Amino acid sequence: MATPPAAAPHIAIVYLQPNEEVAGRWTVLRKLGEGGFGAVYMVKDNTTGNEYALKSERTVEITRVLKMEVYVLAALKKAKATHFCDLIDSGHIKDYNFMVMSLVGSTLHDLRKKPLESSKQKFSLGTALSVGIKCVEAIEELHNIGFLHRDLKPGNFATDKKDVRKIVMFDFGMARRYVDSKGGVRKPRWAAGFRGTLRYAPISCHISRELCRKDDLETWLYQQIEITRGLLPWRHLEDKDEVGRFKEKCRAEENHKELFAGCPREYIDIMSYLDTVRYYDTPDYRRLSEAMKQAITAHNLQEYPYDWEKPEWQKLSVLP
Ligand SMILES: Nc1ncnc2c1ncn2[C@@H]1O[C@H](COP(=O)(O)OP(=O)(O)OP(=O)(O)O)[C@@H](O)[C@H]1O
Repeated sequence: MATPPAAAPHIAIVYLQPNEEVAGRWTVLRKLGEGGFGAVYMVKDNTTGNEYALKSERTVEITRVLKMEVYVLAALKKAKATHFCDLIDSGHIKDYNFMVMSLVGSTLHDLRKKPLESSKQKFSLGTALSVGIKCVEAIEELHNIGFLHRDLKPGNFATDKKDVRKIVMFDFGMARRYVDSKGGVRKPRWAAGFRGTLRYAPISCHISRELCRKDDLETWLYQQIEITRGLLPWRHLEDKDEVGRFKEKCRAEENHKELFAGCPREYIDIMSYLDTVRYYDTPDYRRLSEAMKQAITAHNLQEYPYDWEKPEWQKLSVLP
């Protein structure tokens, strides 16, 4: 399901076979997925029998995405962040680098495809709002360790394998440090290439502007609208400029309906607020969560159980 990021270079995937042993500790069980930057396998710890995910990348790749991912996950672990995979091991073997992390369950992308109302591809409002709050918490935790994600999308958030109410952010292949060694915000570059996924990219990305913390939140809002109403109005467009213009157009009050139909009015407030946040500003994450909680109360909604915990939904779905 992984959508290759728009700017992904061609990568030679590391192919590992079932039963192959890695670093004397891990046995490959099966491939879990393949993305723009490498392959991910389910592996077993030879000593404990516990299962994990192993991500691999050839050492010849000039992009060296895995090193960044290991760094980010290690920093998150040190900060005791709660919405991420646990980094278990990392290393280098033969001609590839690898890292081992805890397993995630289904992604929001996959879960959205299996709703109760199967033609609508959306979550119930209570689930959508509650999940949205957890995604904001994850974004804040990542920003707190000095990194932007820059490729948030429903395919990069998942439930925890063991706790279906826990939301985990993963895939830091596009992450970028936005703070300097003294803890200040780095100066923006004059121009930055397109990063991320067209559908969810913030407007700054369309105009080659350096991304900042607010941009991860703008992306989150597009994702939030999609899981709430089942679609984004520019979903069929493929031209970068056309999608950028569409996103701009939806800022005007007379076009709000096109983007926000079926969403709580708090989403419009959130967009208006985010549009005021500048490059160096620390966004008010709490304001977003409070607005979402306000929507839960105003609509008299229950957060739990999540849609995927409901018996009717489980009958429909094939969870991994
Ligand atoms: N911790 C994990 N547990 C289970 N599956 C995982 C885990 N990490 C990644 N995967 C699977 O591997 C796929 C690719 O992983 P990931 O998105 O991290 O790689 P990528 O090469 O950066 O992909 P993309 O091109 O989507 O950015 C995911 O879509 C998911 O199916």
